Amino acid sequence: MYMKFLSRIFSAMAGPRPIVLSGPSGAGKSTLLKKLLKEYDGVFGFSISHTTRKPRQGEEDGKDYYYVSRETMQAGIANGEFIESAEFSGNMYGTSKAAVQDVQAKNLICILDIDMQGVMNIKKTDLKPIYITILPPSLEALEKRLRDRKTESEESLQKRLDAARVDMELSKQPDIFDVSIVNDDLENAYRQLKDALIAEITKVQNAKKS
Ligand SMILES: Nc1ncnc2c1ncn2[C@@H]1O[C@H](COP(=O)(O)OP(=O)(O)OP(=O)(O)O)[C@@H](O)[C@H]1O
Ligand SMILES: Nc1nc2c(ncn2[C@@H]2O[C@H](COP(=O)(O)O)[C@@H](O)[C@H]2O)c(=O)[nH]1
Repeated sequence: MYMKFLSRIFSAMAGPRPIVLSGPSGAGKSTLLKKLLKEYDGVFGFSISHTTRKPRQGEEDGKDYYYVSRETMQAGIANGEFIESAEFSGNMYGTSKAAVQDVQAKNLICILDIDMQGVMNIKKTDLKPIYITILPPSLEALEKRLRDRKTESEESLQKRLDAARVDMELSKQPDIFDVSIVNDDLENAYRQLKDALIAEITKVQNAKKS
């Protein structure tokens, strides 16, 4: 009883658990994330990654990503500034220690939107997040979403689809993700995402009240 009480106190002091959101490019991670950040203002904080890819129309430096050169990114990695990094579809991506600390310092739930290589690398750290994968209903639906998004060259699109095939196979392993959500109907997928996060959301909301 007393131990249970102590463990509750320690887990509250440790702050909310971070969330890793992964899944094939085009599955709908950003779409779901935007809904979550909008509905739960002041509860979640997005871990802003670094990337060497060029900004898409409407994306902002310091909001969607920190857009950097390959040289800057490599120097940062060599300097130990990143908790994980990966090469994806011809570009580098990485989560800096500062990106996660910025969110955690505000006692918010830190959300990392990262690829499968990132997931495997985060598993070697002491971050201990909840791992969630967002999957498309099929590869065909994924390809249509990526084509309709009109953000990728044919080369980048094919690389993303190749990575998606591997990710979708790996995601079937029972020990990688805590929660697996098929984003077919958006509202249904969003409901499942909220259900998976409700314990952490409540923790932050209660901490704000006290
Ligand atoms: N349930 C859905 N049904 C139909 N289209 C969807 C659904 N969810 C998202 N989309 C659309 O699919 C496209 C890809 O979604 P989104 O950009 O959120 O994917 P992502 O997983 O974040 O991709 P990336 O990893 O490349 O950033 C977008 O144009 C989005 O509007
Ligand atoms: N390992 C990491 N993967 C990341 C990071 N930031 C984003 N990503 C993943 O890259 C792909 C492509 O993203 P896009 O914005 O170019 O479409 C996607 O799967 C993201 O989840 C990161 O810091 N580390």
